[in-house]
Amino acid sequence: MQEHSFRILVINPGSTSTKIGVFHNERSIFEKTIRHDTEALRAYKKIIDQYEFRKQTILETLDHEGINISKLDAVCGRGGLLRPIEGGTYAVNEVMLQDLRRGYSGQHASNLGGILAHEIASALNIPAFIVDPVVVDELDPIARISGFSLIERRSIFHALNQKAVARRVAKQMGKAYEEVNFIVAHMGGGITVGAHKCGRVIDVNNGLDGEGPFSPERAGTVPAGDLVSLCFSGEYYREEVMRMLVGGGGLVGYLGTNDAVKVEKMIENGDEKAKLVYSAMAYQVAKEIGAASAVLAGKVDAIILTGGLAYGKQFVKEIADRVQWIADVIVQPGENELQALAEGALRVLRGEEEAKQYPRAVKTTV
Ligand SMILES: Nc1ncnc2c1ncn2[C@@H]1O[C@H](COP(=O)(O)OP(=O)(O)OP(=O)(O)O)[C@@H](O)[C@H]1O
Ligand SMILES: CCCC(=O)O
Repeated sequence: MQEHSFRILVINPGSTSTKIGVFHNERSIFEKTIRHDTEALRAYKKIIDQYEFRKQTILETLDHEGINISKLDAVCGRGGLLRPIEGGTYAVNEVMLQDLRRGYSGQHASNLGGILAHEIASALNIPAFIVDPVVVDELDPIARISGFSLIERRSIFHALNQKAVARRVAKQMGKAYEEVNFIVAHMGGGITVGAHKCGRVIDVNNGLDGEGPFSPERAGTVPAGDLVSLCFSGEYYREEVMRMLVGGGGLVGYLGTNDAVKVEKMIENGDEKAKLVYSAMAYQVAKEIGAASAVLAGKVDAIILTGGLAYGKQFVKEIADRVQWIADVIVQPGENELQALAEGALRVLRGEEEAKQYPRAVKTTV
């Protein structure tokens, strides 16, 4: 019997670009990164106000490429800063749209993903989904305790890529994602290290503005007392401190660039400070992986390194040298988020999974 085939439009909005793809089942038949002029985006006060502009740009691009959208079976967008939810594929519904519009857990370009998917899909009378948004929260209760009773640890991470890569590696090992324990380090503009236990990310650093290794542009964990003193020194506004931690932290703060390729060039040219800082970033990732191995009680089937920084051979070597005693290190550079969105939608269209209904919130209060 011939297998039913599905055509899916996937949308991944970033701060300065919108990545789109059209998939025929698992096969990508068209992918494009639409770059948005910073001036054009600046005209909108809030990220959410950009949705009509981005929608028109997507539709014009598809039209220009000769892609007939009436043949689509579903539209799937990257989900945003919603309420904390468990991983999976979610049908876009009214409550989700409201939360995305008001930015329930903050403003992030991915908030546009579900809205754009809904806008395009509803005009075609087909379903709209989001998959594994950054707020996927499967933390064990013990991982929520920060040590300061007024602040709870939160799960904000590269859930889409981490889970997709973990599923892929599990498959290569002949196992289901739900049968293995992995440590996945996504190393991009932000860095998140997740402890994946039998299909659930039971501990992970909040890589957006919380904690963990420093990254190309984020500070990660900083000494708490010194940070409090700096905040109350009278020298900085709140926004300035936030900008120094997120966007202006990490490599940007020390070396003035978020581009690891440039940093590697600086090191090649004998820059000792660049060498120390770049090695420190690898050191902090390795330390976080070590912590995740303790979370998994040493039962680790593999350590997976992914994201743009995983292309850096020396960087990867420095991490691997410190952690390969724990488990095999598997390097999967870059990210495959469009493919992951398509696969998430396919699992539902094929009836392998049921679309989850939002909010299926997790209990977070201690
Ligand atoms: N060949 C390479 N060697 C070393 N570093 C690289 C290479 N290619 C890209 N990078 C670095 O990877 C980082 C960006 O990674 P990536 O593209 O995954 O981030 P992003 O998508 O912008 O952010 P995020 O992954 O946090 O969502 C940059 O510092 C970039 O310089
Ligand atoms: C950590 C959440 C994803 C991002 O880097 O924006």
